[in-house]
Amino acid sequence: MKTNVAILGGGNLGTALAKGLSRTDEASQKYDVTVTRRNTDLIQHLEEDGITVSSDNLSAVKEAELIVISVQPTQIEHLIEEIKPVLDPKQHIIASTMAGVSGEEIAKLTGSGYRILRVMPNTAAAINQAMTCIERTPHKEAEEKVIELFETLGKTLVINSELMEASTVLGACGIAFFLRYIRAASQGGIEVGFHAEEAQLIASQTALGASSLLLNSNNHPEYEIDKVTTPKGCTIAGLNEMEHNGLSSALIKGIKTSWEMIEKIR
Ligand SMILES: NC(=O)C1=CN([C@@H]2O[C@H](COP(=O)(O)OP(=O)(O)OC[C@H]3O[C@@H](n4cnc5c(N)ncnc54)[C@H](OP(=O)(O)O)[C@@H]3O)[C@@H](O)[C@H]2O)C=CC1
Ligand SMILES: O=C(O)[C@@H]1CCC=N1
Repeated sequence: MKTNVAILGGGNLGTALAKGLSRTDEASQKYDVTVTRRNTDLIQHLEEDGITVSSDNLSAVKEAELIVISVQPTQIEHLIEEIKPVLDPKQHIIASTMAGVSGEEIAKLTGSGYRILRVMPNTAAAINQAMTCIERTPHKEAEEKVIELFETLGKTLVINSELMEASTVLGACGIAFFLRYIRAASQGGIEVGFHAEEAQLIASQTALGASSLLLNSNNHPEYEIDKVTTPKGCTIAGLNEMEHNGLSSALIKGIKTSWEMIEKIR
């Protein structure tokens, strides 16, 4: 029998999760997915992929075992107030994607006794290449079910609660950070002779190659960098120029600033 999943908040992330859940046989054989938002016109296209689209949170929740909350942090109070009459601690496992909102804060709104887990996926869920960090909880059976769901969308890692903000920055915001690198690399590529689409293809495939080298070997990045930097060659010249201009420092500072911002989100 399939597990009913309700994704409440079909915005950028909610849509990415739904798309990923409809893309593979593994996921679509395991899960029946409903996505809700108030303005359903914008996500009606998901119905073509076998996803149920609705503005009716109450019905979606009544049918579901797994509830994935994907509204903005400022929208949670209103949402919980609406679904509270049909929330049932025995039936529901709640997985929240909200940045900077703790399980305790959600429990204050739902009332006690619920199995609430924070999860931090990213938009690569749309193509089943997400990195999802999942909060370690005492609710082991619920944790297993949430891991199983997000494993169909990419890789998962169970982490302690206090690292959820760090995972938000590194994994979820990280998609935007790496994309900005690819855009900048493409712009550099155009300066040295490529058309924009050629430059983007080369930069994107090279980024995929670089990360795959690490994922396939567990090698340190610097070990793989050393294989590229021919003595007196052009790689080390370019790399050192980037560092003179603060590449690593800019990335580290950006990640720290993003992390410091999380507590101010609500
Ligand atoms: N974007 C990302 O890459 C990531 C986001 N997150 C977290 O996920 C959450 C969503 O982010 P994101 O997708 O970017 O934000 P969006 O604003 O794109 O999505 C939020 C969605 O929630 C819907 N919504 C608001 N209120 C309700 C309601 N009462 N019932 C049903 N739907 C509702 C809105 O649609 P409508 O107005 O039509 O109802 C909107 O589409 C945030 O908490 C964020 O911190 C986490 C990891 C990555
Ligand atoms: O920018 C944000 O606040 C959300 C959380 C992680 C990605 N997007």
